[in-house]
Amino acid sequence: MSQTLQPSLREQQHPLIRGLADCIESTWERYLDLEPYNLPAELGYVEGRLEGEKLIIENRCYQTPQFRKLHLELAKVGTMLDILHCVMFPRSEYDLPMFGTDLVGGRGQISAAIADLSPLSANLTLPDNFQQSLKALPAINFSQPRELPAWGDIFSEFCIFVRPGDAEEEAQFLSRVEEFLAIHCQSAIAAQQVSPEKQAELLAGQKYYCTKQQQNDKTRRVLEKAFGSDWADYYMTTVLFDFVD
Ligand SMILES: C=CC1=C(C)C(=O)N/C1=C\C1=NC(=C\c2[nH]c(/C=C3\NC(=O)C(CC)=C3C)c(C)c2CCC(=O)O)/C(CCC(=O)O)=C1C
Repeated sequence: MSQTLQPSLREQQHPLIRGLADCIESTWERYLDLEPYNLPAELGYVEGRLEGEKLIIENRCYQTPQFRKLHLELAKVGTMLDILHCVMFPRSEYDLPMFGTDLVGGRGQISAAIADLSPLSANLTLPDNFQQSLKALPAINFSQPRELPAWGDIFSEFCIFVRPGDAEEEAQFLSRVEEFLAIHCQSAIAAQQVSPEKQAELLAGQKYYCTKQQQNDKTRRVLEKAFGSDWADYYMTTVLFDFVD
């Protein structure tokens, strides 16, 4: 694991964002055989300006025998916006869901904390082994659950989407994501290859998932303001939510 974020950006991030980035990276290192994934060189560290404030984006990308792309992104706009974005794209030979998480905060308060293992099957149901493991996790009663947008039909019934109310809820969110990641990585390293027909279904599922995520106008708007709509479209369709047709 050679790539490291500039320590400065990570240290300036909200503690939950820093904690989740560390958790994701340590879980990947513990379970997966990481190889670098070559993003275009200039995308490792991107700077823009958003309403007079500097926008910094730092990307880390890997691949493994089970995942075509593991993408962890930290972004920061002055003191206004702290973002963590992470998506794990399975290789379509394996019947694995999409892991995705997004943390958005500003001025010390996380306003959106979401994490999910999202189904890629045609009927949008998770593989049985995932359903069994996820059902065994105790429910958490967050004080401020949030309503998913219309494009959010891609998320599973186990999706957590909240505004954490305090440090305790931030810790509960973090530990639940850690459980999602452990279930996912353990299942991935034990996964068997699927039939060509199933592979085609899972590819179509990734296309559906990515096409829906590209409809997130909250993400698009931040990127458009800082980099213009052409670059925002390029970034959302080739870096954040690319799929092979
Ligand atoms: C796995 C799920 C998932 C993944 C992987 C993902 O990328 N987004 C995901 C979900 C998701 N994000 C949401 C919101 C926001 N996203 C951003 C911005 C960025 N998020 C980024 O990743 C980047 C690139 C670095 C930027 C720039 C902002 C500002 C908000 C508003 C914050 C707020 O409402 O308090 C919402 C609510 C959408 C709604 O209510 O309409 C959902 C559901």
